[in-house]
Amino acid sequence: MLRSRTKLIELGKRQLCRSMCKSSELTLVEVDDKTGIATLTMNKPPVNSCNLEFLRALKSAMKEIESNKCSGIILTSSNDKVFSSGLDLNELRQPNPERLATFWKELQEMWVTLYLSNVPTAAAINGHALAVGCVMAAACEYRVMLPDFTIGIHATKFGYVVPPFIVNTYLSVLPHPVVERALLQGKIFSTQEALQINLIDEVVNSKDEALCKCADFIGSFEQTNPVARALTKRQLRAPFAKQLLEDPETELRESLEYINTPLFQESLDQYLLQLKKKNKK
Ligand SMILES: CC/C=C\C/C=C\CCC/C=C/CC(=O)SCCNC(=O)CCNC(=O)[C@H](O)C(C)(C)COP(=O)(O)OP(=O)(O)OC[C@H]1O[C@@H](n2cnc3c(N)ncnc32)[C@H](O)[C@@H]1OP(=O)(O)O
Repeated sequence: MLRSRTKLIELGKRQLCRSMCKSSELTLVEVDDKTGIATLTMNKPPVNSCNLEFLRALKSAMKEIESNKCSGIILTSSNDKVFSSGLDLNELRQPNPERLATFWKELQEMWVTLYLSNVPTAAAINGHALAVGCVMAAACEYRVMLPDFTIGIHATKFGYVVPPFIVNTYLSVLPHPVVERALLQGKIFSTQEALQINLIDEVVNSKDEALCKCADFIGSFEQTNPVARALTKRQLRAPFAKQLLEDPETELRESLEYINTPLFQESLDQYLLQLKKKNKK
C-alpha cells in the first residue's frame, strides 16, 4: 500500500517537472527537467500510420532529442488504442516513383536513427503495434505494453515480403526459430503472448505506469558512462544494421522493385479494400 502510494507521488512529481521541448503537429516531445528523459509521443491521427512526413518528423525529433543531450527516449502514442499501424499503405499504392524513393529512404533513416540511438530507448506500447509499428517498438531497448492489444509483423499474410532490416529488428530481440515461425506465419501476438516470448519486457495497466517503467529502465543507466554505453550498444547492434549502413541503395532498389510489381500492388489493393470494408459494416 505504502509502496504504491510512494509510486503515485513519484509519478506526480515526474509529471510536474515535465516541460515541453519541441513539437510538430505529428510528434510531441516533452522533456523531464529532473531526469532529462524525453517522451516522444506519436501524434498522427487516426492511427499513427507512417507516411513520408511522419517518418521525417519522427527522425528529426529523435535527432533533436539526442543533440539536446537528453538522458533517454520514451516512445509512445497519443492514441489510446493504437501505438502505430505501421507504414501508411497509401504511400505504397500506385506510387509516384520519386516520392516512393524518398519515402523509403526516410524509413531506412528513421530506423537507423532509432535502432542505433546513442541514448537509452524505451517503448510505452499503449495500443496496437502492427508491422512497422512493431518494428519501432522492437528497435527500442525496452518494451512495456498495456493488456488487450496486439503486436507483430503480419506482412506475409497479405502478400508482402519482409525487408531484411525488419527481419533483423526481430532477430535482435527474439531467437531465430521464434522469428522464423512468427514471420512466416505473419503472427500477430496478444499482449500476453508477446510477454511469453519476450517480445515485450513487462505488462502494465495504464499509460502512466508504462511511462514510469520506461523512466525506471532509462534511469537504470545513471551509473554508466554514456559514451561507453553508446559505443557498446553500437557494437552490439551494428551487425544487424550493417546492410543498411553500408549499402542502403541496394535495399532501396530491391524494395522499390518489389513494391512496383503487379503481385504486390494487387495484394495491396485487396488489403486496403478489406480495411475500408471493416469500417462500412
Ligand atoms: C525483396 C523485397 C524487399 C522488400 C519488400 C518491400 C516492401 C514490402 C512492404 C512490407 C512492409 C510492411 C510494413 C508495414 O508497416 S505495412 C502496414 C501494415 N499495417 C497494417 O496492416 C495495419 C492495418 N490497420 C489495422 O489493422 C487497424 O487500423 C488498427 C488495428 C491499427 C486500428 O484499428 P481501428 O479500428 O482503431 O482503426 P481503423 O478504423 O481500422 O483505421 C482508421 C483509418 O485508418 C486507416 N488505416 C489503418 N491502418 C492504415 C495503414 N497502415 N495505412 C493506411 N491507412 C490505414 C483505415 O483504413 C481507416 O481509414 P478510413 O476507413 O477511416 O478511411
